[in-house]
Amino acid sequence: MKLKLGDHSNALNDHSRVMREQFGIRTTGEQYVIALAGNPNVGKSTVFNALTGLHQHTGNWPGKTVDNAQGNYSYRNKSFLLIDLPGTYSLLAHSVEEEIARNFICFGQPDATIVVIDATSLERNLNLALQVMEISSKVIICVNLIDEARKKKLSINFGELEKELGVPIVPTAARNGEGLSDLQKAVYSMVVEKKKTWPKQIPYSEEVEQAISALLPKVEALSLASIVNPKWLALRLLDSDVSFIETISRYAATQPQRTVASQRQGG
Ligand SMILES: Nc1nc2c(ncn2[C@@H]2O[C@H](COP(=O)(O)OP(=O)(O)OP(=O)(O)O)[C@@H](O)[C@H]2O)c(=O)[nH]1
Ligand SMILES: [Mg+2]
Repeated sequence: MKLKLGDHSNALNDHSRVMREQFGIRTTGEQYVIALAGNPNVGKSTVFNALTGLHQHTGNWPGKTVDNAQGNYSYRNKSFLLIDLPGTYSLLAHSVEEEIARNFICFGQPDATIVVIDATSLERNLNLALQVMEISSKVIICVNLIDEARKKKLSINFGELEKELGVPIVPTAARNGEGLSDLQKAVYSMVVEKKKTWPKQIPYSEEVEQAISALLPKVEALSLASIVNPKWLALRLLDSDVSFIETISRYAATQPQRTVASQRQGG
C-alpha cells in the first residue's frame, strides 16, 4: 500500500486552519508557517532570534524555551511566520514543554519543520529528526554548532547525510550568522517552490508492519488522517500510549465537519 507522507499540508484547507488556530497561529494572505524543533540547547532560539530580530531567551542550559513563540521574517518578497518550540528529545516524551513541542509538530500544520540538530552530537539528535520525518515530508535539517564541531575536529559529510536522509541538510553556526541565508533559501525552495523530498523511513519488524497494515484501513477512515500521516497514527495506537491517544482524540474532536464547499474542492 502506498502512503501519503505529509503532503497534506500543501493546500491549507479548513481543517488545517482550525488546527493552527488552536495554537494561536493566524496567518494573513500568503504567509508560510515554519516550526523550529530540536533537542534542548541546540540553538533553536538563536536561529529564531537571528531570523526574526526578536529576543527569545537563550543560554547554555537546556529547557529555556517553555512555550511557543512566533516571529516574522521576509525572504524574496515572501513572508514567513517562524514558531520557536521548546526543546524535546522525542515526540513520545512527556514533560509539559515536550508536549507543547510535540503537539505543534504533530497537529499545528506547519508548512515546513526545521529540525535543528547539534553537529557535535549527530547520532543522539537524529532520533528526533527521524521521528519528525515519519510525520511529515516537509522537513529541513539544520546542523547547527558547526563551529563547535570544527573545534573538536569533527568532519561531517553533509552531502552524504542529505542523500542518506532524503531531506535538505543545512550546516549553520547560528550564533555567528553562518549558514542562515542558506537555511532561508532551503525553506523557500521547500514551501514556495515545492521542492520534493524523500524522507528516510525507518522500517519496523515484519510483525509490526503487519499490524500497521491491519490497522491502516480503519485509521485512514478518520478525518484526522487527512492532516496526520495514517501510518504514524497506527503506530501510536500500537504503542498503547493512553495519554497520547487521548491527546490525538482531543485534536480529532476539534476537526471541523467537512463542508460541501471544501468537499467540492477535494478538502
Ligand atoms: N558556538 C555556538 N554556540 C551556539 C550556536 N547556536 C547557539 N549557540 C549557543 O547555544 C546555547 C543554546 O542556544 P539556544 O538558542 O538557547 O538553544 P535552544 O535550542 O533554543 O534551547 P532550549 O530552548 O532550551 O531548547 C546558547 O548559549 C547559544 O548562544 C552556534 O552555532 N555556535
Ligand atoms: Mg529555545
